[in-house]
Amino acid sequence: MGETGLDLADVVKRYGDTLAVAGVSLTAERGAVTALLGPNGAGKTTTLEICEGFRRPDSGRVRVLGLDPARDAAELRPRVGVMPQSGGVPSGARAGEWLRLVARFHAHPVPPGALLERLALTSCARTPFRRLSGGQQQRLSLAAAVVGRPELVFLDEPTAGLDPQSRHAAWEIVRELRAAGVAVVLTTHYLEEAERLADRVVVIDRGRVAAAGTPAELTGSVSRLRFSSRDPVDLAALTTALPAGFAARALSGGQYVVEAPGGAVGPELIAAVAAWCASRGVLAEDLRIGRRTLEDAFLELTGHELREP
Ligand SMILES: Nc1ncnc2c1ncn2[C@@H]1O[C@H](COP(=O)(O)OP(=O)(O)OP(=O)(O)O)[C@@H](O)[C@H]1O
Repeated sequence: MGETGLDLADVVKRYGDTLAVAGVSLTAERGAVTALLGPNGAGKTTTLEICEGFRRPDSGRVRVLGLDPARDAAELRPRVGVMPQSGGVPSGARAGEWLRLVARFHAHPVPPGALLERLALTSCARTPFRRLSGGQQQRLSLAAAVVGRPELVFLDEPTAGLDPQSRHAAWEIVRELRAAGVAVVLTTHYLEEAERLADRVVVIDRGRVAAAGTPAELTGSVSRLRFSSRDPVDLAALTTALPAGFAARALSGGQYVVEAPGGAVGPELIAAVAAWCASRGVLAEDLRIGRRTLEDAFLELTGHELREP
């Protein structure tokens, strides 16, 4: 029981000319939520599929609960829960029947009826998977991943497209899994979700680990001032009006940020920004001070531009 949930070293996977995973090393502990973040096409799903034993890496070492997912698939199957991005449920399977079927493969499953109830699926228990709404399909797929009381779960975008109530229900399940000592490995594009839910975050970009750490480690402790403006802001002019070391730069969507490497935001910075804005007739809206968010850190690591892989 003591071994690490997941341990990858130098994993590489190509699809023809596409280097989807370019030497990924990462670990995920038991009793912790590890979030894999990255732009579309970064290699997250491929990495998960290798861990799940659905794909073989070209090279590198993969250990899931101390075992090799390719060689020890039969031993791992009852111990690992998987929620694939595509749902993983046959289109004609009825929700309740499918969950009961999956439960039968496990020695001590969570009672399927209770799980259906919990995820608000009782009323559609007789509905075939393809007729469920997108959110219901997601919830059923999550239920199927956890019904067997796994030691490790892989959840590929478990909350994509869920309404706020369903998302909270999914978070609660993830937190309970963590409290029960399960290694939870998930992907998400909701960075606020990762910041709130994950103990550790691994940012994957172009098939490589761009950064890894706790959300607090990635966001850092240095505060910054931000504001938005409908009017254009002359960044060079603003920067000259700031206390030494501070600089202003633009984010997307008319947002601006003022910070100094290692410098703390103090009252004199706020006064300087406000005075400069007043002198230029710029109305600074949503002016606030705080640490950078995980989304800030993510965009700084992976770039602001939408791009081809
Ligand atoms: N079966 C496949 N055949 C060929 N190329 C593939 C295949 N699966 C994935 N790719 C390519 O590998 C790269 C990584 O894809 P992957 O699905 O792992 O990314 P991802 O990070 O999960 O993206 P998303 O956030 O969009 O789900 C992409 O360039 C993708 O086009």
